[in-house]
Amino acid sequence: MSPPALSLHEKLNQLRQRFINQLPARLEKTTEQWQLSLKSSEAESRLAPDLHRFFHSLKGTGRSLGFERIALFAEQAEEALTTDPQRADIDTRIVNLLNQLKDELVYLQTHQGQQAAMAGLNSVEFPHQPEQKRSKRQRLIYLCDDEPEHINSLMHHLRCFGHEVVHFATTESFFNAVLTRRPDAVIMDVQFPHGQTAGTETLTSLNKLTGEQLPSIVLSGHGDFHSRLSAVRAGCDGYFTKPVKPLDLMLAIDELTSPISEEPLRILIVDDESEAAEYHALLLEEAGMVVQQVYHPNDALSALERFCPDLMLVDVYMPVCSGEELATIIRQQPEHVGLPIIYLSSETDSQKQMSAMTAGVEAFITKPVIPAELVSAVHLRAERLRLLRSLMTQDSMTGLYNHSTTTDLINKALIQAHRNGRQHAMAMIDIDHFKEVNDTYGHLAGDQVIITLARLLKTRFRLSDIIGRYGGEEFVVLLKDVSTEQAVKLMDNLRNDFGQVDFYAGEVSFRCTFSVGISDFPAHPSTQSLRLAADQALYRAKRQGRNQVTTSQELDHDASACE
Ligand SMILES: Nc1nc2c(ncn2[C@@H]2O[C@H](COP(=O)(O)OP(=O)(O)OP(=O)(O)O)[C@@H](O)[C@H]2O)c(=O)[nH]1
Repeated sequence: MSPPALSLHEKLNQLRQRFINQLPARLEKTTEQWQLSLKSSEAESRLAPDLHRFFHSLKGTGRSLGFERIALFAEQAEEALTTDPQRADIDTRIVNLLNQLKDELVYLQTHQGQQAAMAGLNSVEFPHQPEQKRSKRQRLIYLCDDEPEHINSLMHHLRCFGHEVVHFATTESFFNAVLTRRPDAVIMDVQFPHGQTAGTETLTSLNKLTGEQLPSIVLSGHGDFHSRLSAVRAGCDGYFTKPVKPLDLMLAIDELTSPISEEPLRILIVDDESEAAEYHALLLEEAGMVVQQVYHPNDALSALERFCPDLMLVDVYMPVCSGEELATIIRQQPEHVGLPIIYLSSETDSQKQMSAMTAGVEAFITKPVIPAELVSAVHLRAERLRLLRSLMTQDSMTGLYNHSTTTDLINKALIQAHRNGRQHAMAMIDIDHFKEVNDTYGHLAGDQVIITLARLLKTRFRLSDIIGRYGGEEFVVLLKDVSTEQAVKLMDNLRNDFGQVDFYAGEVSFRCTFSVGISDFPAHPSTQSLRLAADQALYRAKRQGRNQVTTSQELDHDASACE
């Protein structure tokens, strides 16, 4: 059994303990360094950057972790070294401060000292953890309705889009199900099971019982004021009059249950002081972000490549190179020009802050940070980058990757697949007789077909698969770690389901089909050759009558049979 997850306070306490445990050794080393510098005749050696940096980061991390007296002594030592290192009494001042730091450590080991330090930490307000974001695209939908024809059509469409649907015929079974497994949304007939507003009354009692509002959509045979009012009073999110167009209902369900952002924000922290990095990581992780820490500036570039962050937090004072130099190196690389960088430092001098900002960083946050402010500064800037990135990489109509991004992502995926000996399949999908759809039902109806297929692709395939709109009514999917046979099965199921979706142009309904060509990696080892082979297979599917899936393996097989 895995141990229970620690709370933020417990994790912070562990971190504080580690900080205190390793401090005696660091103080000892610093004392030795200072003794050595006393023996040296050169004044500059007393300004050794290591010594200065030690007191500087001790000040910042000490304050962040709630050790105010440690931060105070470190601050005084830093000041003494910075402002007047030539003073006659500098030696005794530094030795005194080092001794005071050691005494403070001894005090912190006592019960009284620990309680005093805890009081400092408890007074800090931490941001609340946001509601858990959904990682899956599949939703659990409860359907309470008793018109058999209506139920079948709705269940079919909901399942087509990859949702799990459970139908209920009685209030008791519905109540029990909600209490044991909470759904993502409820579709409720207003008269379920009997009575003019029985359905909305059921929802009201359930919400009272659980103390939480269930996302819900009400279906009604009529749009009379009384039943609409009962739905509003029950806190329902939507109201549809029958007959409901399943696609409209699908859109409402999507809107009701979609997460704002599917992927948590990714933040890279570069800080040579591991406790400081870990403290800031804890705060951001608590707010739902994914954080990676790097303790050496020279590892930052490779971490950028591997981790692809949405924002970078950089400590200003580091050995080897400063935060400012690191930001300049990163900005010189075209692929990272837009990456938001925030400096973190104990520097309070605004003049110095301004000069550090010249490398085009977004903001300067002073340690000790106010947790809620750090989270909101990071969140705001990282989300903005996400939005800009999505405008550049996504097709505006469908939200799928556009042509160039799809090609880039497939190129990268194939490089990895080569390295790891993995097997992928590419599917090229093209809607059949689409010109005719536009000509018969109008361009808007055609757009509806394209958007629906895009949503279907998104809900039916994994987040790790690459799904793009190659242009017009043509789509591509790179299905990772599947064989041709598996890809054919998946695509055939999708093709069957799509063929049963009812589209509407005004009151006229129609259906559409698509054809698919599949090629396989590593038999076709590059994006170009995969694409060509999938295209040829698609062409054959069209020639053979459309509404079918064909593979490049069939083509190869036929070609060798002809030889
Ligand atoms: N509504 C709509 N139509 C589009 C869009 N992009 C491309 N099209 C249309 O899609 C149609 C594609 O037609 P064709 O390439 O001739 O193929 P098809 O009619 O689908 O026939 P087959 O592929 O042979 O089954 C053209 O009429 C384009 O104008 C779009 O974003 N929205």
